Amino acid sequence: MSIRVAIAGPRGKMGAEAVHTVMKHDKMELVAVLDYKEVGKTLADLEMFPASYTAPIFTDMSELVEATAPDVLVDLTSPHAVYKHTKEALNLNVRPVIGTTGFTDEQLVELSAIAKEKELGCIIAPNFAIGAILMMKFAKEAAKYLPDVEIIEMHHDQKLDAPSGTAVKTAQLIQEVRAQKMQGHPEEKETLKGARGAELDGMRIHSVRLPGLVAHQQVLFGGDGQLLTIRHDSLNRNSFMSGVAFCVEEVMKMDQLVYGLENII
Ligand SMILES: NC(=O)c1ccc[n+]([C@@H]2O[C@H](COP(=O)([O-])OP(=O)(O)OC[C@H]3O[C@@H](n4cnc5c(N)ncnc54)[C@H](O)[C@@H]3O)[C@@H](O)[C@H]2O)c1
Ligand SMILES: O=C(O)C1=N[C@H](C(=O)O)CCC1
Repeated sequence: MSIRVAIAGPRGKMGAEAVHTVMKHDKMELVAVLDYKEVGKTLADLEMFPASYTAPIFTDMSELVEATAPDVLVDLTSPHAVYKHTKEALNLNVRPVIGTTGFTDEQLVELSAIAKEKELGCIIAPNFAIGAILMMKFAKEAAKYLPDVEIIEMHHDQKLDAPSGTAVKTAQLIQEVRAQKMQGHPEEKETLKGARGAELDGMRIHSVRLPGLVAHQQVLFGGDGQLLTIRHDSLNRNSFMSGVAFCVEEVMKMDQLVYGLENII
C-alpha cells in the first residue's frame, strides 16, 4: 500500500523538489499540499507543475487532514511556521518529517513529549543529505582528539535562519563528547561586534550568506602544528531528496520523535 504524503511549502525551492520526488516514488502518493495561499486550486493550476500533478492545495491543516487523510506531513516551509505545523500534524495523528530549520530547544522538548504520548513517529532532520550526516559524525569523532573547533557554514542569501540547523546540530554532537572549553585567548576582545561569530558551548560558528551558494559547511579542528578540515557541499537540492524519501518510509515504522538523521541511518 502507498504511503499517503502531504507536503507543506510546495512552491518553495525544497518543497517543489520534494513534490517531484514523491510524485515519482512508486511507494508514495501525494494526496495534498499545504500553502498559505491558492486554496481551492490544485498543483496543476500553478504554472510550475505539470497537468498530471492533481494534489489539492489547502491553507488549513485540519481541513487538509479531514479531506485527504495523509499518513505523513513533509514540512519545508519557514522557521516562522514549522513549529505550528509540526504540533498540528502530531495532534491530528499525522507523522511529521520536518526539514525546516529554526526550532528552539524548548520546542523540540515539547514536540518530543507529544510524539511520545501519541506514540507517533516524527523526524526532525536539520540536514537530509547523507554527506552532511557523515560530516557531522566524522566531526564528532575528530573532536574527541582535537577539541579546538570552529564551524563555518555557508548558504545562499535567501536563507532566513542563522546559524544553520546543520551547524547547530554539529556543535551539539561535538558537545556530547568534548569537555566544555572556551576557545581563543582569555583576554580576546572583539573590536567589531560579531567578529568571532556565534558561540555554542565555547565553539564558534560563522555564517556566510552569498548568492551562488547552496549549502556548505567546514568544521575546522586545530592542534599542535596541524589543522584538520572536514567539509561537505550540497551543490543542488536533489542532494537532499533521497534523505526525504528515506524519512517518509522510516517515520511510518517509528513511535517517537527523532532529531537528526544520524540517529536512524
Ligand atoms: N533539512 C534539510 O536538508 C534542508 C535542506 C534545505 C533547506 N532546508 C530548510 O527548509 C526550509 C525551506 O527552504 P527553501 O530553501 O525551500 O525555502 P523557500 O523560501 O524557497 O521555500 C519556503 C516555502 O514555504 C512557503 N511557506 C512559508 N510559510 C508558509 C506557511 N505558513 N504555510 C505554508 N507554506 C509556507 C513559502 O511560500 C515558500 O514557498 C528552510 O527552513 C531551510 O532551512 C532544509
Ligand atoms: O538552504 C537551506 O536553508 C538549508 N538549510 C538547512 C540548515 O539550516 O542546516 C540544511 C541545508 C540547506
